[in-house]
Amino acid sequence: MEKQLRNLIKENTKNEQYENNHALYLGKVLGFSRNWISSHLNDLYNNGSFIKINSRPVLFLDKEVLEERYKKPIPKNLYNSLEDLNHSMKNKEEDFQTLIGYDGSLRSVVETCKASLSYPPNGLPTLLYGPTGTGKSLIVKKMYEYGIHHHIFKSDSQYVHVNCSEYANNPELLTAYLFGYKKGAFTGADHDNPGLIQQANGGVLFLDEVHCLKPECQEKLFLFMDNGTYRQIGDNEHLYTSKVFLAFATTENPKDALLKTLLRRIPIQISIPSLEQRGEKEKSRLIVSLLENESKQIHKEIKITSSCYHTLLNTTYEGNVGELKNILKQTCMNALFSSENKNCITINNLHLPHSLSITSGTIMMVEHENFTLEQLKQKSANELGYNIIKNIQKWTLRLQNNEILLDEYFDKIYVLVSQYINSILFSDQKAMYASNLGIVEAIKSIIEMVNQKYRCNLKDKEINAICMFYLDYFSNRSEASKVDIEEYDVFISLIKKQYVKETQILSSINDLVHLHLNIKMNDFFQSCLALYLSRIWNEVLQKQRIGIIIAHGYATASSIASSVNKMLDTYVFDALDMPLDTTTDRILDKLNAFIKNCMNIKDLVLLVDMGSLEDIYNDLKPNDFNIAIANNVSTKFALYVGQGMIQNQSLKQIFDQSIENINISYKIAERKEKEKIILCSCATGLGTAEKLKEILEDSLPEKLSVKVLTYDYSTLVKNHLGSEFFERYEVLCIVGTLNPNIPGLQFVSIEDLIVNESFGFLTDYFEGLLSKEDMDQFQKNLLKNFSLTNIIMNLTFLNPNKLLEHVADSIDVLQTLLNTTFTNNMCFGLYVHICCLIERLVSRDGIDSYIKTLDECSLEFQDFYFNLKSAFQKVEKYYRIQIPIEEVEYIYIYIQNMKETSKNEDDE
Ligand SMILES: Nc1ncnc2c1ncn2[C@@H]1O[C@H](COP(=O)(O)OP(=O)(O)OP(=O)(O)O)[C@@H](O)[C@H]1O
Repeated sequence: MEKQLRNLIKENTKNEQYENNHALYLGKVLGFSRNWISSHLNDLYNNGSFIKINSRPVLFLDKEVLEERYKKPIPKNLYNSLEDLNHSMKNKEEDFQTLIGYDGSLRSVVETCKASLSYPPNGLPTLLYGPTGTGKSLIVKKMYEYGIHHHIFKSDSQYVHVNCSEYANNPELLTAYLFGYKKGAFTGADHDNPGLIQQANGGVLFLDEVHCLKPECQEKLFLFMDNGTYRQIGDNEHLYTSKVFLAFATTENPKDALLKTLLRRIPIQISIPSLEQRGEKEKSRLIVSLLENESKQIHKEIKITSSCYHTLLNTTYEGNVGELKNILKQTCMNALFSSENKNCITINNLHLPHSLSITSGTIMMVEHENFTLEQLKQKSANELGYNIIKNIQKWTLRLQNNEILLDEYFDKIYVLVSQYINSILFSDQKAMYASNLGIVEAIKSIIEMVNQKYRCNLKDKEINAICMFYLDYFSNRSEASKVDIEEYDVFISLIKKQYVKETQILSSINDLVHLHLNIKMNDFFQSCLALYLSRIWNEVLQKQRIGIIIAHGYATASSIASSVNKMLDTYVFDALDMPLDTTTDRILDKLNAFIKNCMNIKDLVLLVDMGSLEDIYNDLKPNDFNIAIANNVSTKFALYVGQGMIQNQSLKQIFDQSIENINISYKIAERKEKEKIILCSCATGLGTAEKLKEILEDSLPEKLSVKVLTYDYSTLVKNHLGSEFFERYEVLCIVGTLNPNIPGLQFVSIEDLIVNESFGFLTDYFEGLLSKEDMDQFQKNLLKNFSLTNIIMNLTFLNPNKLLEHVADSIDVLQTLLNTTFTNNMCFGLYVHICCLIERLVSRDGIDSYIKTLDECSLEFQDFYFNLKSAFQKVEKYYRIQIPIEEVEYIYIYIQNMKETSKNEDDE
């Protein structure tokens, strides 16, 4: 019962039989009780489905139907009368609707104007710029009317239009008129004048030709724009306030014509397109609409010859709409003057002003015909769109009567649709694009996205077509956008059945466009477009080959696919990743869903990694295409397959070649053990190092596979281990006379070996490798070979006994001077070190960069230095050497360290 009630209300609302929608009548028609009807009507009103008109009797209207009719939401659910509803819906609508192009090239202009007006608290200052006669003043007037109807301005507020060019020679006067003045403020000011800014309080102040406003006046104006206050001329005491919506217009480029400071304060700057930029359709609509106005003025019907119409259409009007309007007025006047018909005038080329040249094209090509304005309207509004609507109905009827076959039916409609699309593509695309750039970009990116997702291979032309289709639909210009869909349900369902993929893809585009731009194309439009695209796609998709990589792991398949696509610079493979916990059934579902979304598949190439996946193809749903499946996918294999796919090789060829190319080879690179060595490197030169090497070799047990090698000390200091030599060996430690300080490498000084008999770490190292006997023998060898005299004898070329005697004496003196006693260990260490040092200095080998001065050193060290120098006076003299500061410092630090160590040992 409720459904019947709803349907009846809907039907009556559609047919504008509002007066039937009251409880008594509805009850009678449906045979239900009036009370039941009343209560249900009120329920449906309360839940927002119906609009209630509180007239007598109370009426109920279907909200959805009304919104469809007015093409906008109905703001309230309750109205006092039908007039009230009509008034509230119409007035607001009509403000801008009288602007020709309000739903086309001026659409975004109108939207911006509305938004700028509504911006709280007083709207935003708005500048319109564009060539003369493009309708700037008209638009501002419409803004004011819109403001009144939408209660942005009070109903008694004023629209004040000031043409600044009229005051170009008297800027002071304009300033005075704008801001007002006091009596006597200047010659001629014989009364107080509140000024135009005050007059426009609560309404609109429109400064036309604002580029004629002198800079002083612009400055005064922006002070008012900043604070809302100003002073009248001749009154420095009071500050006046006024709340006005400021509109500006100029034919100049605003950047050149206005002060930057003023321009900065006008946030909304709107460019108004010239008549030529608006395209032919809009020009034609303007001609018709302006002629309609003339017809009302002269109270006569107006007809126009086809040739005259085409001349008007093909003329370029420098003065834009304004000029066209004047020309039409003049033409009508001429026709009226020469017409004898009481009720109708027919305008022809002879009535045109002389300034208009009749183009040869219009004379030759167009058949002579008189159009009524109504005919012209249909012609200009959307000739082809109109054709589609009429013809689809005609062809559908013929199809239903079996007069034509389905293929023929689609062919016929395709021709109409493609003509229509070509007309929108090639006619006024520029103007439509220019004024709807944001929407165009958004629609394009949505199409691109869907294009990629479904691999439709849409080319620019197709993308443009869809885009323009939307714009045409969205701008409401097309007759096709106004059709009653239900009348076309046969056509729509036939297309849906025949062109499943196209409809599906267009639905995806439609959903996204609706989501992001709130434009929803109706099913009729979508079906026309689906038919159009089906023909183009057939060409593009003839050889569609789909490659899919399926592999276990979270991103294995995707990463192979993306590497291969990148390498081939073409989108060849899609990927289905299969986390380890995914079942084969799940993957199969995914694969089937994917395939369903692809169009016109010829070959499906599946590369899988292993196992049960290989059998997948048995369960693939649509099997009207070839399937090739290969296992053990790898990047290299996928690359070969992808290459073959691009080169359009046959499936067999692709796989034969890829398998041949993929032949697996292997190589085992075994890890090489580095040979272990002990490195001898002496600051005293390679000779010393060689001697040291011999002593060490003599000490090491034969069984051990540790080599002793020598290395140049200065190279070691300079390059550390950075040479090929060290790539071959693992250095266990460096043994020498002076620490080369190689990070991470153990250094064992000779004195350490003698004094501490410290081959500790070496013996530790060899522990597991040697038997106990061998180990004992090794220790003994060390003791024997690393005795002081043996070492000194082996290390220096100087007479060891003499050298030792000299050094021992000097160290004794040093102890006395320092008033201290060195332990035996310290003494041995010093003997070895200083003997080697002396040899180094004598042979001028080793460290050669002595640069320190004594002033840089601590007083304590300076003290030590003098003591050491005095203790070694004899030695220096005997061997004719000078012990440099750095060497003294080394000895100093050595002694300090040794003292520290022995102190710690004592403490322990
Ligand atoms: N889109 C339009 N629809 C209907 N009439 C229009 C339209 N644009 C302009 N006109 C008409 O054209 C004439 C010129 O328009 P208008 O004076 O508003 O242009 P303008 O840009 O302000 O010119 P100017 O810069 O020379 O002042 C007016 O009579 C106006 O009604």
